[in-house]
Amino acid sequence: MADGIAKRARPAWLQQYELLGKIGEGTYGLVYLAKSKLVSNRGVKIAIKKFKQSKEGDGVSPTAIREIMLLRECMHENVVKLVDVHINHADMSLYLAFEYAEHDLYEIIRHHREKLLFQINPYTVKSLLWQILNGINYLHSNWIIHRDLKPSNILVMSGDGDEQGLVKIGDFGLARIYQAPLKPLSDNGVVVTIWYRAPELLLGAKHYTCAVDMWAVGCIFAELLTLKPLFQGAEDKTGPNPFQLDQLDKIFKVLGHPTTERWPMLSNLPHWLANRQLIQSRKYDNPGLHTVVNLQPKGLAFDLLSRMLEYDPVKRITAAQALDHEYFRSDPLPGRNALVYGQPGEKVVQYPARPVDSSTDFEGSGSIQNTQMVRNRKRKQAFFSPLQCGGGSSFLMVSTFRGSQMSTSNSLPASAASAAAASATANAVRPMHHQQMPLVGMQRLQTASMGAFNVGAQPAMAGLAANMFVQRGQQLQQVAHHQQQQQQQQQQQHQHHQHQQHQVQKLRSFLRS
Ligand SMILES: Nc1ncnc2c1ncn2[C@@H]1O[C@H](COP(=O)(O)OP(=O)(O)OP(=O)(O)O)[C@@H](O)[C@H]1O
Repeated sequence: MADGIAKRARPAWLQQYELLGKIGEGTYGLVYLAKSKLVSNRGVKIAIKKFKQSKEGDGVSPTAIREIMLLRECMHENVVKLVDVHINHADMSLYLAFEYAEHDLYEIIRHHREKLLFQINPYTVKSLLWQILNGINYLHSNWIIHRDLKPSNILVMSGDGDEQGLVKIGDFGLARIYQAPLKPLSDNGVVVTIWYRAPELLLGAKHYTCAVDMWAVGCIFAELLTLKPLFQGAEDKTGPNPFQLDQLDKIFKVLGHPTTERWPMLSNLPHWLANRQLIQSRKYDNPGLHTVVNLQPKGLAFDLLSRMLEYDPVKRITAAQALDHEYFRSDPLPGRNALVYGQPGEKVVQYPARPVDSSTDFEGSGSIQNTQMVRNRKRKQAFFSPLQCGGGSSFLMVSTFRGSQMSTSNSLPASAASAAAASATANAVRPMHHQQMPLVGMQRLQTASMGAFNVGAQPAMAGLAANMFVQRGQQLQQVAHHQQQQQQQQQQQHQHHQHQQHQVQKLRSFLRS
């Protein structure tokens, strides 16, 4: 593999890494395993994600750059660290280097289901869940909705070191890098993971909220308990954004039909309105969630799970509330090493290392038919919207530029939106800070091992950012131009509004007189 890569024209920055092979393929591109050759980090493994060009072939948009700058600020022990970013100017392809995790929940669950043939022990389930929630709570507190939570995005560290058994949420925030904000689902015709998708989205809700992540966490929790996906609907792939009736059917079969008493906003959801009779005509022999997941209906685990799988997103438990749930205060207490309970005589499960395909070169040519490829069906999250997290409102920068189009979120006051759009660097748009999350029964981990990497990455990023903005200067000028036009339009609208108000006033005084 290394030789194969060396023969081809490799970007200069890649020289600092020894490429070991391809480890997977997702919607956005290929993932490679590499080792650092730098003296300071020699041998440290990283995962390099090479992003494909967007469909429009316009490479990396200013929005993507802004988003990446923001992701770079994310620092939390349960969120995978973005250690390096590179743009290949020749084709404007994007490379993101992340800390490497040997396992992910997809593989861990599969290993139990197909090889070990026994359940994941309750301590590990609880510790994994706690850490997932801890990472999600951090993201939500920083106005980031993951939107694509699924077992393959929940990474788990291996090794004998300090980070063994630690959960790292991967792929956060990436869903929107190559997506045009505010583009409705129906427009972009992408294939989306549906097994973990919240019912409000399946029923046509136009906005993502943090609650969609909590639904996905509930599905993952159930899968950790039973070793199989909870709601395994068959995806309808006909046309853009088809109504996923089978997925809903799988949910309703277990949880029963939703009602407007339990979920008042249900009657506003377009697919519910259009298909209510069809949906309600299906009668189920409702087994109840506890039967499906094999939990005591009065137990703490079941209580937490059912709160995550609450139909009404407004009532669904938040990450912060879930972390505070009694389940995490009961035995076995969750720990930072989710894989090793540390009880004397306890058998430690050895999970297999990630398969690495060394026959595929960095351009992705060559053939690979490993498990990763087979399982990585192309999936993509779709649109972008204002955020509402944990009961609080938010103000996320949501402007984008794609070709000659720029849209801004209507969740922002117009002035704030255009100001955000104008700022190409936009580093300070979202507050990004290392938040102290509630500690429930477990020790908080210090972000340690990637420290050296990060220090190295900072100047590189600064240089990169400067370079990228020069490269994309022309587009940014267009953004500014477009923004100016928008401001003019807003001004005109404002004047028109004032004029109308004036006319109304005049009419009122006329009527009074
Ligand atoms: N930092 C990482 N360390 C180790 N493996 C990783 C890392 N990031 C991603 N992977 C693995 O690479 C594979 C592809 O990941 P990727 O995120 O691109 O796709 P996906 O999540 O499976 O699908 P999609 O991107 O379509 O949602 C997955 O098996 C994932 O677990």
